[in-house]
Amino acid sequence: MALLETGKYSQGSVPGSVNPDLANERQTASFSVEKLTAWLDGGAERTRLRRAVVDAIESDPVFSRENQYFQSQNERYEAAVRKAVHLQKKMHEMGWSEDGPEFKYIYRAVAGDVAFLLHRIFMRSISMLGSDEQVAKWIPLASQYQLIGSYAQTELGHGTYLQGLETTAVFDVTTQEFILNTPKISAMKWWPGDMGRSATHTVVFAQLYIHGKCYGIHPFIVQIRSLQDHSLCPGIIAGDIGPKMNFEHIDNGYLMLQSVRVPRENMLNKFCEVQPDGTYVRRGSQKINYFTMTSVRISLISGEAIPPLMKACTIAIRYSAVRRQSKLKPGEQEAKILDYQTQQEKLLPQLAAAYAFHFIDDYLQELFDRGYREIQRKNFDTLPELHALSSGFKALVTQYCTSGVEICLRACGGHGYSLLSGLPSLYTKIIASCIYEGENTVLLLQTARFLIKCFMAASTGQSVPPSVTYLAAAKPGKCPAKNKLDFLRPDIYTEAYQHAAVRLISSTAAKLQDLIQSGVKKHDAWNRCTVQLVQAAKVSKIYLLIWFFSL
Ligand SMILES: CCCCCCC/C=C/C(=O)SCCNC(=O)CCNC(=O)[C@H](O)C(C)(C)COP(=O)(O)OP(=O)(O)OC[C@H]1O[C@@H](n2cnc3c(N)ncnc32)[C@H](O)[C@@H]1OP(=O)(O)O
Ligand SMILES: Cc1cc2nc3c(=O)[nH]c(=O)nc-3n(C[C@H](O)[C@H](O)[C@H](O)COP(=O)(O)OP(=O)(O)OC[C@H]3O[C@@H](n4cnc5c(N)ncnc54)[C@H](O)[C@@H]3O)c2cc1C
Repeated sequence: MALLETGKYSQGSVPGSVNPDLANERQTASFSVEKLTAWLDGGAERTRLRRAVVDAIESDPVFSRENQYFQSQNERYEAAVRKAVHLQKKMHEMGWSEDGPEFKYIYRAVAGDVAFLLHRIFMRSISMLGSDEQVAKWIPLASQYQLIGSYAQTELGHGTYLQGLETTAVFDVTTQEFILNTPKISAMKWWPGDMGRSATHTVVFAQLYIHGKCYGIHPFIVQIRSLQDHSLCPGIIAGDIGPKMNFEHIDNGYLMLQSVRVPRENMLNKFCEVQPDGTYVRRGSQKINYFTMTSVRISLISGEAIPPLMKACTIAIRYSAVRRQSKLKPGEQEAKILDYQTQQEKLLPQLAAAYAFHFIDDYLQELFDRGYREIQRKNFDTLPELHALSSGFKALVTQYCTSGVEICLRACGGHGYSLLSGLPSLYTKIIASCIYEGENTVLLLQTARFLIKCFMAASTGQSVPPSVTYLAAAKPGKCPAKNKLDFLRPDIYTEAYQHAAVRLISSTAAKLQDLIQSGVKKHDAWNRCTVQLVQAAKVSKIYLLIWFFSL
């Protein structure tokens, strides 16, 4: 299969020769491949940069993936550590930067192979939730890999319901410290990446207690391993959670804390602070401590969801151009499976989706950056909309891309099921993105919660955030299409999807109201509408996707 990907093999020919079927498909393209490539990259210069980065990485023997499918979990992890260390050296040699345009290409080229993925989220938590002093202290150490970070939020007993997290952090006013504890087995941190063997520090999310009063979930920097000999610090129990469906190269781990003391300065305090006398001060939204998740939900769309769909489409469509099977026309040679209508119906919608997601990604990142700048100015007005958009699109894109990779795998028959096709590992990796950083159903319900609120506001003439103004403008009336060909017109199909979104949201809001007015308790009414709410959230994001793509 790997040979097939390069187009150097066709059935019946000698492996390594140029594949005539693939060459033929390429020659008959109705558009300029170079022009489309430059357009997708954002210009010819970006194409040149991307190709230079990918060539530099793929020609480097340290990043070779040749034996990866024959390695044990331990060998995968150790190889990933070597690659992560080598990448730092290479970035320095090549003058590459994590803030430069090249990093997106570096990340996509190595993300599936290098260790310390969560180290970046550890740094992001500090950059977003830490004070200037905390950023000045911790970020240089982390940037130089003088410490390895992790992000410890999920517990054995709670992943979704953050208010239910049980790890505690009690402020000791006499020693100016927080005492962190894992009060019971269900409070054990479970899943954090890089925790099993690598991390020396972690951001622990714990319930803050001051003078016996609980102030909710807050982030604390905790050292868990020695910087001298990497042994576990006193009061720390940590290890690897064992085999998983993928991510063998990442040491997802567990963590228990037994009366671990950290200085008062270790609570990330850009927006929330405990003063020396125990006074609690909050500057901004109660949910700002969830902001790292909002940020990661946006970035994982382009880093973890879209690239696997792009790769799966490339493998499956190339394979379909060279795989001949069965006779389409009696008396002729076996047909390319790409010529079967059913094969096109499977693969071409996935390719179209990859294009659509590629373009919405920049829009989402721009929205996030704009909202983050406002939050840095202590204006939290955009936070609810950012949460709803990041939740909805993370769920929609990861869910669709996961389904799309699975369709591409199945479209390649038995060879698609071989690890050596590259498709199974794309699938087993991307499916995790439907779970981590917020399981998709839960996130879609968060989006739905925002949509219902905005719909009710719009219905009473109140202003609504920019991404939902269509709720105030459109009235669910007659669909604009006169015949099925109309649906090929961007203005018509965009209006049709807006129509669908408004109808679903308004009918769900009406069902909710009817249930409550009939005497059903609010939480029961909500639960009895959640299937419809999830649908409404999905369609609202599909509408925005189509609206943006048709611009
Ligand atoms: C670069 C990628 C590399 C890939 C590696 C993958 C690494 C993976 C890491 C992880 O998985 S880290 C752990 C991720 N965990 C989660 O995402 C947890 C999911 N759960 C939640 O986010 C929340 O618990 C919830 C589901 C949103 C529910 O919140 P809660 O239990 O507090 O109840 P609600 O009443 O629903 O919400 C209250 C209120 O708060 C608002 N809100 C919730 N989350 C946010 C947020 N992130 N930002 C802003 N606001 C938020 C919510 O809208 C409600 O507001 P109101 O409607 O009451 O105004
Ligand atoms: C590969 C991978 C890497 C991860 N890395 C990290 C990490 O680095 N750090 C970290 O802290 N965590 C990490 N996680 C944990 C991840 O964030 C959690 O698994 C996720 O938040 C889901 O929580 P849970 O597993 O407890 O599932 P639960 O919350 O128990 O959910 C199970 C099911 O119940 C449903 N459900 C739950 N609540 C509701 C509700 N209110 N309404 C409707 N349905 C509901 C969900 O939809 C889901 O189908 C990782 C997970 C994976 C798979």
